[in-house]
Amino acid sequence: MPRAILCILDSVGIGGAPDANLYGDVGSNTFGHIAEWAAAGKADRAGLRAGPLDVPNLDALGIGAAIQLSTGTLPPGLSATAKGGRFGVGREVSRGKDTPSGHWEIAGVPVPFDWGYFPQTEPTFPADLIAEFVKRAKLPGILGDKHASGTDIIAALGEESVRTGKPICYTSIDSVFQIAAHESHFGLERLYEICEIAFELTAPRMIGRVIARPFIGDDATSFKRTGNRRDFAISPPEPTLLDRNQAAGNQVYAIGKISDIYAGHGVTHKLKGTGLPQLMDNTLDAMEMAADAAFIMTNFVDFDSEYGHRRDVPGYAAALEYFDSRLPELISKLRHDDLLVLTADHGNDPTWPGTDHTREQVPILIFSPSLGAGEIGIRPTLADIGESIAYWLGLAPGRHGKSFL
Ligand SMILES: O=P(O)(O)O[C@H]1O[C@H](CO)[C@@H](O)[C@H]1O
Ligand SMILES: [Mn+2]
Ligand SMILES: [Mn+2]
Repeated sequence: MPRAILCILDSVGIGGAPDANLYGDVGSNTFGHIAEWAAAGKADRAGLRAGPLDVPNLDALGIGAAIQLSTGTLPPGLSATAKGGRFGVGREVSRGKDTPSGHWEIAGVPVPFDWGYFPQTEPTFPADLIAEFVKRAKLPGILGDKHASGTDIIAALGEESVRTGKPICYTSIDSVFQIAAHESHFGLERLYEICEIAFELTAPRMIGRVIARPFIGDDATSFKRTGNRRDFAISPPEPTLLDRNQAAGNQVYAIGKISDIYAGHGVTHKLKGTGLPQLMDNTLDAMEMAADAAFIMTNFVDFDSEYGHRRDVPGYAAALEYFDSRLPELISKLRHDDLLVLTADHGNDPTWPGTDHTREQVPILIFSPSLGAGEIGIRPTLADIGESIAYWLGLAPGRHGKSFL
């Protein structure tokens, strides 16, 4: 009986979205630009990495071919053909270039509505929302109240937050309300508690997520975010592939942020995990445990949170190389009729201005010991990924997308 393993390389876009002009992202290309910068010696960092991007396993699965299909240009050092698997390009129809939009669409449910966003003003949050939040959460007030990068704002306001007991609330161009507070001074459970309250207040405004951003450290120079981030997300508007596989009586393993992104719906087994090594280890463990017809889905968040938003090209390159180095283990664990799919939820080009996501197409790399090589073209919706996995697992077709298998 077949199983399916879906790895979301969070933010690993490959350029070429036809609607990128609506987002100011024409020409962005996360993977392609990292490969270009690395080939030009601009992604070197002492003690971390140097030289051209070294990703032979992703290359064999067709990452170069997918980028060429997406943008018309083959980045330096990559191959124009896939050696092992099927490759293609995914184009998002949902209008948000955020994590839930990408993930829900990948799991067969494009987002039919517009998310709520906070304006690029200071303060950014409506006064009535903050007044209600402060009252219900019994807070002395809040800090921040603007668009910001999460690491910068902790450095700027973390000490004041510790001193006053006021959490740092901020947002980005995504539909998010983020709350940073010190894990021991403010307290982790207390942070989760106020996030629940914030979620109740922001969900009716169609804000996709409230995110708890706990940090530790003694002062501005040493503050560091921890792995205890938690996302409180709106539920998908229809049953996703996760729900459909669960309803068929099959296992659904959610690894990393996956359970949070689907608000826990359709998950039978949850494995958290911090950092690429642990997320990969948990994926391999799930493959050991998973029964026939299981669906295993992992979100590799670090590409996005540690390197994309931080505009850290060497860091992003090293992370891709690390992921690539673990791919042979993943592939060697595949049973004859297991399906492996690698894709992404949006872009986050570390060479691009700003610190936000970029509107890009995403790679679709497919491998199974029982499938030959080939091309699946440019798919008009990411829902084709979910429909293909549904087909592979023997589920009835869903309402969106078409299987490429
Ligand atoms: O700068 P940090 O806190 O990492 O925030 C980033 O993380 C959020 C969720 O992915 C995005 O909306 C982006 O703003
Ligand atoms: Mn994402
Ligand atoms: Mn992000």
